[in-house]
Parts: sequence; structure tokens; C-alpha cells
Amino acid sequence: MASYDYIIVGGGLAGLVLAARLTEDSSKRVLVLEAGEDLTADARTSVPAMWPTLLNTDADWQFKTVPQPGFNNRQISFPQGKLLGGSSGLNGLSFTPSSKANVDAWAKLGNPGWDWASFSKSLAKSYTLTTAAGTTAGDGPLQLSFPKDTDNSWPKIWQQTLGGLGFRQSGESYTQQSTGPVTVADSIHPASKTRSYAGNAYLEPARSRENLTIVTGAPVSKIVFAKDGSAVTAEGVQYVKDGETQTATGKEIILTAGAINSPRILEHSGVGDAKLLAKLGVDVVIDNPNVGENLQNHPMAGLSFEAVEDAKTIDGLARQDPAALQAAMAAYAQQLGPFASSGTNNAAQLPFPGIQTAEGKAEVEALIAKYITGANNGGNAAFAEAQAEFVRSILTSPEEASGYYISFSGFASFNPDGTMAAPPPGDEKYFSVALLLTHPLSRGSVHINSASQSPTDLTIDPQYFSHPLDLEILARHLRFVESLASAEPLASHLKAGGKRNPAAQSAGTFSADSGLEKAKEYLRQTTVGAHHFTGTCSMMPKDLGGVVDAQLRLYGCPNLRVADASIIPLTPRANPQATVYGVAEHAASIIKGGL
Ligand SMILES: Cc1cc2nc3c(=O)[nH]c(=O)nc-3n(C[C@H](O)[C@H](O)[C@H](O)COP(=O)(O)OP(=O)(O)OC[C@H]3O[C@@H](n4cnc5c(N)ncnc54)[C@H](O)[C@@H]3O)c2cc1C
Repeated sequence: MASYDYIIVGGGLAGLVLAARLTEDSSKRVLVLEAGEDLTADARTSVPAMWPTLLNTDADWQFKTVPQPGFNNRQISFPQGKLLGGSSGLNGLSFTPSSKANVDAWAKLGNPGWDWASFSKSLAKSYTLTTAAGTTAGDGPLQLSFPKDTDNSWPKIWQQTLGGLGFRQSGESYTQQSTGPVTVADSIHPASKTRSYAGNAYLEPARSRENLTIVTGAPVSKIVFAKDGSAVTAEGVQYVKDGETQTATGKEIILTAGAINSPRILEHSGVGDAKLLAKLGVDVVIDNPNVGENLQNHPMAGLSFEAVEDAKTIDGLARQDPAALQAAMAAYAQQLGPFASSGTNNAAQLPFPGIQTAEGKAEVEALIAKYITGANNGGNAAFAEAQAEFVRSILTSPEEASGYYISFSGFASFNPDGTMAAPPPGDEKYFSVALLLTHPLSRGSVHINSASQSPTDLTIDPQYFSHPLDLEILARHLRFVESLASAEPLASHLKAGGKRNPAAQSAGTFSADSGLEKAKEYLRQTTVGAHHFTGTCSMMPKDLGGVVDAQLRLYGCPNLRVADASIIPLTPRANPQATVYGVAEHAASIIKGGL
């Protein structure tokens, strides 16, 4: 049986960052076990716009929530990458670091060394950013760039419209804080305009190292523990390869299977709530009811508005019009056009609508007083208090964002089950704004419901909108989206009285007196979950709800660490990949003894 210094369970975003960094020391032998396959040579991972073609294939875990009462009992299906590189190989490419306030709040929970000042250094190790002017910042493996197109007027329209409403770009858009319009970088290589991700940027330079072994198509079923009195040591892992169960042993195990699968593997291995595990017939190794709790995700909604006839949008391509497809392919040959970018570069981080006025301040204070109460906070009371304090500080500051707005030159709407909706038939063009609640208070859970491993052995319950303040805040941001559409210069690029996405069309306007209630009902009907799960093996003191300590060691088993999106105790304010790269770089420094 082979033995290693480190066994990395899950060769996804965090797993491959760790594999690359830990094998820099040639004396350390590292094994990576990845359930999915190596698709690094597959065009669906490399051509930026092709990622949706990987959804609902074998490269996707194809998860589904239980019915969500806050979403009128809809079940929301959602993807997670099952391939070398994990979700970084099929994600939407936006690279949006979180705010200083968010990361500092992790440290405040009792995680020394995880404040913004320290964490941002690890984040900076991960990327090289090439600006539109061709200058570079940083020298990390991941390549970031902006679209090269110069004939697109939407970015200016977006910035000028927000500028007219008092929101000017501030701070640095991708390396620190920023409130107002932001130009978001893509994880796309500036030279080739292909996806840059853990599967190539981190893996390629490390792949040929003799001390690195990668096994794909190798789902890990459990961690093997040894018990000596009350001391628990992780000895190795059990995995399946070509239908055969195998075991690998290692001095240290690092779990990086993502926010859904990391707690799943722990529970199948006997680490979790003893009562739940005993009921399912799993032998309990470490009793910690926090495993699988604190599941956080951004609720995401949006509005599409009909654009004027000569607007440049991607609706023709989305309707698979052959001429539009041909034009997009020709443009991609020049490293331009919709295939060469995420299409989500023009965004905004905006505070509570109206916070700049005395009325707005009073409104948010009244909402906080009404809704942040013990009865609503649920779960671990001490954590709920800390989380509420953090969210209160965000909501009451004109410098912090409670809404993340992503503009899109085309129809962008979701089906009731969370999948992307196609544009309605016809030849109308659309401009859309997707809206995310940056820091939801609602928290859910993911737990196994059976000791036997199967695709249905998980109960995933994000509990969207279970905290009533989330809906109240998002509804006010939705109204603000509507008001944006009637502000200049954007208004002149939309058809007066034009169509909207069908659900918005039937809901009517949200700005009238009864609009807030309409907005809430529209959100219950149409909001979906982003693919941004965090928190299920949270890093914080155990009595606050923690699963790992600030060195990322599992409570009760010091040679098992968790080091992926699941350790993030308070979710980042927008798309999380940048933060997960930072977490993995930080973890590598901790493990190598540098921190
Ligand atoms: C469709 C989609 C779009 C997204 N868009 C964006 C975006 O535009 N911007 C952004 O910032 N973020 C985005 N994200 C989120 C981002 O990609 C994730 O937050 C990030 O990849 C999480 O990293 P991770 O290492 O925790 O997990 P992952 O990258 O998901 O890696 C986990 C790995 O573990 C493997 N694994 C799981 N279980 C086992 C097992 N039992 N045995 C062996 N291997 C196992 C998985 O197959 C996977 O490879 C998106 C995510 C998705 C799914």
C-alpha cells in the first residue's frame, strides 16, 4: 500500500492549489484523489463561453436542494464541478475578491491570522492580472484579464448611469474594497483567451514533479481513522478506482472536496452529529454537530428589460441564430466577442438603497430593529449574534455593499428550478441585471441521510429567505434595479414600455406604493441560489459552531485539515473563487509552516 506525506481529497480549485504548493518541497510526497476526470484538453473547459455545456454531464455532481419554503417550495438544482480543477473548470470566470470588512469579520470570530492584512497577501500570491492597458499586477499562477472589445458601449452606459445616481467607481475593483460600479476581471488568459483555472494554471507547472501523484476517476468514500483512547488520528483514505476499493495511507489528510462534499465525506467517516450518525448506523469517531451546518449561499434574482433595436446584445447567439454563431466564432479567432469573456464584467457593489439619506438610514435601522431578533437568528446563538453584528455593520454603512449587481447585454433569467432560461422566441433584444444579496443571514445545512453512498444520500437545505431580513433587503435592491432602468443614459438604450422577462412582465412595476410587496412575491417566485456555497466545515471556535481551528485542523483530529470553500465562516460578498484561491494559498503557507 502506497504511503504519502499528504493525501489531498478532491482535486478541485483548492485541492490543486495545495498540490502545486506542497510539491514545491521535493521531499514531500503528495497524492491527489479526484472523483472526476481530467478534462484539461477538452474545449469545454478551455473556451470561456462553453462552460454551460458541461452542466448536467458527468463533469457535474448535479445536486438539488430540498423544497425551499422561502422560494414557494421550489427545489433548486445546482451544479458543482466533478473534474480535475473542480468548479474552477466550469465556473462563470468572474474573479471578485471579497471586502476587507468581510475577511476581518472572520478574524473577529476567533481566527487569528485570518484578518484582511494577512489574508490579502495570500490572495495576491494566486494571480497575475493583465489590465486593459496591458500592464500587469502580481505574479501568481492564475491569469486574469479583461475583454479586449472596444466597440461595446454597455460598460460606459452602466458606469455613467450609476455615476449619475452618485455611485462612482472607488477603491480598486479587484484587489480590495470597492463600492460603486466595478469592472470585474475574468479568470481568462490574456494571451490565448482561454480559461485559466486550477486545472492548468496551478497544475501544469507541477504535473511532472516526481513527488506528485494524481489519480482521477477515484471517488473517496471515507477517511480511515485510528483511535487510541480519546486520541484520534487519520491514517488514510478509502477510495474506489475502476470498481475496486483501495486504501492509501498518509501522514496528513487534507480535505478539499468542496462545500457540499467535504461534510458529506466527514459524516460518512464518522465525524458529525453523533445522534444523526447513530441513527443512520454510522460508527461515530468524533462527535461534532457543527459538521454540515452553517451552509451559506447568495440568493440571486434579476430583471431583463427590452433594449432598443440597434443595441448590441448576445440574444441572437443565445437563440442559436447561425449568423450570430458564425460572427461569434469569427470574433473569437481575433480573441474578441462573446466567446472570449465571461460577459459579466460590468457589475456594481451597492449599499442599502437610500442609505445616503436620513430617511434611508432610519429605514434600515427600523428593519434591523424589527428583524434581527433572537427568534429569527436560529442555530448557534453566539454565532448568530456575531453574524448579525457583521451584517448590521454592512447594512448601515454607505461604504459597504449589501447588493451585488451584474449587468448583462442579453436576456438573463432563471427557470423556477434554478437553471438558466432561454430568451423568449422572437427577435427582441434585452439588457439584464442579476442581483445577489451579498451577506445573507439565512443559514442552512447539508447532511447525509443514509449510510450507504449514493447520489441521493444527501439532504441539501440552504433555507433561503428563512431569515426575514434577507427578503426585505433584496426586495429594496430589486426596486433599485428597476429605478436604474429609468435613469439616463441607460433609459435611452431600453425600449420605453418594452417587454421584460415574463415573470416581471406579469408582476408589474415595483416602484408604486404596493411595489415592495410585489417585489417580495416576485423574489419568492423567481430567486434561485448562486453556485457559491460556503461554511459547512466552518473555521471558528467549536463553541461558535466551528469544525476546524484557525490552522484548519479538524477539532479532535490534528492531522486532518479541511481547506476549501467549506471553511469560510461568513460568505464572501460576491462570487467566491478569488476568496477560495486565497484560502488555499493561506492554507498552503500554514501547512508549510510559513504562517
Ligand atoms: C457553475 C458554477 C459557476 C460558478 N461561477 C463562479 C464565478 O463566475 N466566479 C466565482 O468566483 N465563483 C464561481 N463559482 C464558484 C467557485 O467555482 C467555487 O466556489 C470554487 O470552485 C470552490 O472551490 P473548492 O475547492 O471548495 O471546490 P471545487 O472547486 O468544487 O472542488 C472540489 C473537488 O472535489 C472533488 N470531490 C468531491 N467529492 C469527492 C470525493 N468523494 N472523492 C474525490 N473527489 C471529490 C470534486 O469532484 C471537485 O473536483 C461557480 C461555481 C459553479 C459550480
